[in-house]
Amino acid sequence: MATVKLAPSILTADFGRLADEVRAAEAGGADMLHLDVMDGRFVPNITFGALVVEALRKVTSLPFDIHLMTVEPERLIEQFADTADIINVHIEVSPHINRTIDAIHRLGKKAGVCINPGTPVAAIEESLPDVDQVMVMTINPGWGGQQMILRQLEKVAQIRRLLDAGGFRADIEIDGGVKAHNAAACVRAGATVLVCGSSVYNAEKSVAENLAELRRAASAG
Ligand SMILES: O=C(CO)[C@H](O)[C@H](O)COP(=O)(O)O
Repeated sequence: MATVKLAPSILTADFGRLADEVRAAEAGGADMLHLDVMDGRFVPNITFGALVVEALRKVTSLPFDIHLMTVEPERLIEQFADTADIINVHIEVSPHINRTIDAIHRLGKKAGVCINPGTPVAAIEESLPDVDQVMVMTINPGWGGQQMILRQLEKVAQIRRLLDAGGFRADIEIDGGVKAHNAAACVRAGATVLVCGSSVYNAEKSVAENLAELRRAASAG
């Protein structure tokens, strides 16, 4: 089995020291950085946009996994053309998902489709041959630090079966409530990328210690 990738989400980092927090993730062995762009409409919260992502691009060489939690995400993707490695858009706000995936690919970026807890797998089934990543939200998006909705792991397993049956190679990324105690279950369900916010950025241990603990836990899956 391929090694699972850890993607710290800076949503729960100290926004006053973002550059240091990002460097800590890189030094601590993160595989990529997860960046949550929220617009206050698709989700209640507002975070940051392309300008902040551009500033962070200068402080790390980690791949950037951009999670657009915005309405009309297709209007924003070009703004991340110089910074993103993967651009993820939500199916719930993408009526023309094939066109959006094509537009992301035309920028030379990997494309991901995200699915909320209340959305059935059928909504993304047609996109599975085209995407590089499927992001399964295991919380209702908007804030870090929420508890994982464990039932969503059944959805992960269902998507894994569909990908394997079709011979499609997309990663499955789990976003929301990933902790050391549930990381192995995420991997067993079929995840290949784990977003980790409050399990990495918290006051209890260093970013490096938290990443090492998550890595050990995930490899038991
Ligand atoms: O998309 C998100 C919230 O909408 C975040 O990426 C996610 O919540 C990470 O934080 P945590 O690991 O603490 O749940």
